[in-house]
Amino acid sequence: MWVKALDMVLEKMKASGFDFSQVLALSGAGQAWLCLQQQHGSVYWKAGASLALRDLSPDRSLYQQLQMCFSISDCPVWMDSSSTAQCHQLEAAVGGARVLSQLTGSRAYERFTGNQIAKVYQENPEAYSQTERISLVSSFAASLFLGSYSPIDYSDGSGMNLLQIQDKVWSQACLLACAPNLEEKLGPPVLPCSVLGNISSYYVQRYGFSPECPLVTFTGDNPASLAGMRLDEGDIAVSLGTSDTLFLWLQEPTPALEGHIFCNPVDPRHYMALLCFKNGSLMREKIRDESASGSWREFSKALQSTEMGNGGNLGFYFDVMEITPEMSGRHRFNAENQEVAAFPGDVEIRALIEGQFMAKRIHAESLGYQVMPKTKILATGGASHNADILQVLADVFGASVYITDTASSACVGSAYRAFHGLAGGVDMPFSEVVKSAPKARLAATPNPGAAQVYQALLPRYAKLEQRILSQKQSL
Ligand SMILES: Nc1ncnc2c1ncn2[C@@H]1O[C@H](COP(=O)(O)OP(=O)(O)O)[C@@H](O)[C@H]1O
Ligand SMILES: O=C(CO)[C@@H](O)[C@H](O)COP(=O)(O)O
Repeated sequence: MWVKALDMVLEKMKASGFDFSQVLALSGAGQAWLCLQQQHGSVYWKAGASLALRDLSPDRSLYQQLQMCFSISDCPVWMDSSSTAQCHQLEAAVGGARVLSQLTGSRAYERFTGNQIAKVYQENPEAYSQTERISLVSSFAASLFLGSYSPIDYSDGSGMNLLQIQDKVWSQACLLACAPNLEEKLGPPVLPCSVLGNISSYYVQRYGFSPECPLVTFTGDNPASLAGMRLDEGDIAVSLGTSDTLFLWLQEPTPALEGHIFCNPVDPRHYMALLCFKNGSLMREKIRDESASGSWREFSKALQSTEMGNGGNLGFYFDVMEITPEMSGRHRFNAENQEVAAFPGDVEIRALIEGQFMAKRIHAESLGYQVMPKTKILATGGASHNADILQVLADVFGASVYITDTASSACVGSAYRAFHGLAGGVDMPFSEVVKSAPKARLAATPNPGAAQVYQALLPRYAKLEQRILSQKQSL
């Protein structure tokens, strides 16, 4: 599906008259042609696939030539949470969750690729042994353009529970705990702004790319978004896509039992922190369909017609098992902290959006993050088109929200990273590369009185979250 989608996008661009010879350099974010921007997903290349990649004939589509090249046809993606047993095994093998987090930046998470690979190996050892190379979605996409296997970059590689984030090498203990001969199937990891080589002659002959067009390492959607949003210290980026993610630029790694530390995608000396909330846009869409007749306009009207603080009503909406924190189901509480079965439609909508943003603030603060007077929130992703959602974000955080002209920060970040690679990579500071890029635009400022309302609500939300979690544990 992914290979065919790339064929389709390139064919459409060609049909529209796009001049491929003008492309100076190419990078990407495990994404682009399918709205499939993600981290953690893995692709399994069958023995012999490297030859098919190398010898692509420009007369035929990629799909025609590559469809037999994979040992696993349904690739695990980030939404998979079925590898709990492998997570326990990995933590036990390295000496516990805290040790794993110190080493790789995260305790074991089901979607992290090492645990997914371990599951593939345990459940389908034959397919695993037929695999000559395992790519992340990002390095897979780069491989298609390169005509040979692309290495995994440090930043996307940090989402695997396999990379030692300080030393930037695969952890032998983690590799061993996941599957045999894994190091040779992954290849050595590389700097995020490395030039991998020039584009494969397939694209030169079939689409008219320049034979000198270099490929700069692809990375995950969140690292690419960090590049696209050009964060300053103290700023926080909130991506409101399929998942909601929150990320910060860090000078020093501070791994904990919640959240993730990744190698920074544009500065090899630094890091980024990331929190991922699985119940993002899909949950908002469900509540929109149930309580706002499927219309974002009606959804916005409900936010406009309800007060900040929602009359004390609070809600937790996790139709799929949440990642931060591990919790599922819908839980609604009235102003007296009594659990109730339902809310009127407009109260439901505000409870969802306030709850989602309170969770983000509480979990970011538990990682040591503090809202400061100069804090900017940079919003991106599909829901950042919605001004009323951004207003609630500004109110809950007590900080101004900014957006860039495009909500597709992962795509823009990939273009900046391509330019960074072209301009010399680590020898040139990333801030130089983006210095003439357009500034972010102010989209929402906190309403008067917001700070008092949410100072009271945030501790209530945190206590109710704890209550639900302890009820779950006692079951
Ligand atoms: N006006 C809107 N209000 C709220 N959400 C929106 C609006 N427009 C689009 N979205 C949401 O944006 C989501 C897609 O976000 P996007 O960042 O493109 O996804 P991904 O994270 O998969 O790349 C859709 O699922 C949709 O629910
Ligand atoms: O798992 C994570 C981050 O750790 C997700 O953020 C994925 O990277 C995909 O996100 P969407 O772009 O589909 O929301």
